[in-house]
Amino acid sequence: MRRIGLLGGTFDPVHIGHLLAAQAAQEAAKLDEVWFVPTLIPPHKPQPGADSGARRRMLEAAIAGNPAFRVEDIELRREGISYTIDTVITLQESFPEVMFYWIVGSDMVKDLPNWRKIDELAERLAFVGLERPDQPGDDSLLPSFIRRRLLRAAMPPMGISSSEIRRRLKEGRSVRYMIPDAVLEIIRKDGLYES
Ligand SMILES: Nc1ncnc2c1ncn2[C@@H]1O[C@H](COP(=O)(O)OP(=O)(O)OP(=O)(O)O)[C@@H](O)[C@H]1O
Ligand SMILES: O=C(O)c1ccc[n+]([C@@H]2O[C@H](COP(=O)([O-])O)[C@@H](O)[C@H]2O)c1
Repeated sequence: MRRIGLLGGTFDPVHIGHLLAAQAAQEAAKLDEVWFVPTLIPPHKPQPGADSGARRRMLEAAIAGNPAFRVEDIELRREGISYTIDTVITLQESFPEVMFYWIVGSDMVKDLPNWRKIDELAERLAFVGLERPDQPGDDSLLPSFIRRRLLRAAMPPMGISSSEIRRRLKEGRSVRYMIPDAVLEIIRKDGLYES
């Protein structure tokens, strides 16, 4: 069975923390591929600043050249709030021969119990939770039905986020080395995140 990791996010814009997270999860969970799944409307955070088309193009540019990475735009094509359970149900119908894993950032693992239909989601797939070696997550606080389905992947801490990048761009500061050059080119060309 093919093993595929799904990294969901707003990617507004994609940065090297996302790429390293995908790489770390791929290695730890022995994934054949990682699919990046941009949200249309994220369930638990404000609406993205850049439109769907721009976020998808930035993702495509960021992963170009890595045959194990691809963009899955299923949530951009679906109306309404991008709940993970709806995405997973549809993908499992379309790809019955695939074993899916949902990749979550270290800051997100503790929020899993609040996700929509988390019990059904945990029956359908396992999670790969990224973990900072200097701050191991306390999994004992998680309900056992999630703990049983949680694989951990070590990743060096990367103090970088899309909001920090948006802030820097607005202030006219450099984001060089925080995002791939090809992503910066799109941001400049489209005039994204300007003040
Ligand atoms: N620096 C990072 N290291 C590891 N994982 C990350 C990092 N930044 C984001 N992630 C994870 O990637 C996924 C998608 O993140 P998202 O697109 O929301 O980016 P973000 O940088 O957290 O955005 P924002 O700053 O706008 O909240 C989430 O699971 C998130 O936890
Ligand atoms: O389905 C949910 O209830 C749910 C709640 C919070 C987050 N998620 C998903 O987790 C991914 C990362 O979320 P975020 O808020 O860090 O962009 C993204 O794909 C979200 O749709 C999903």
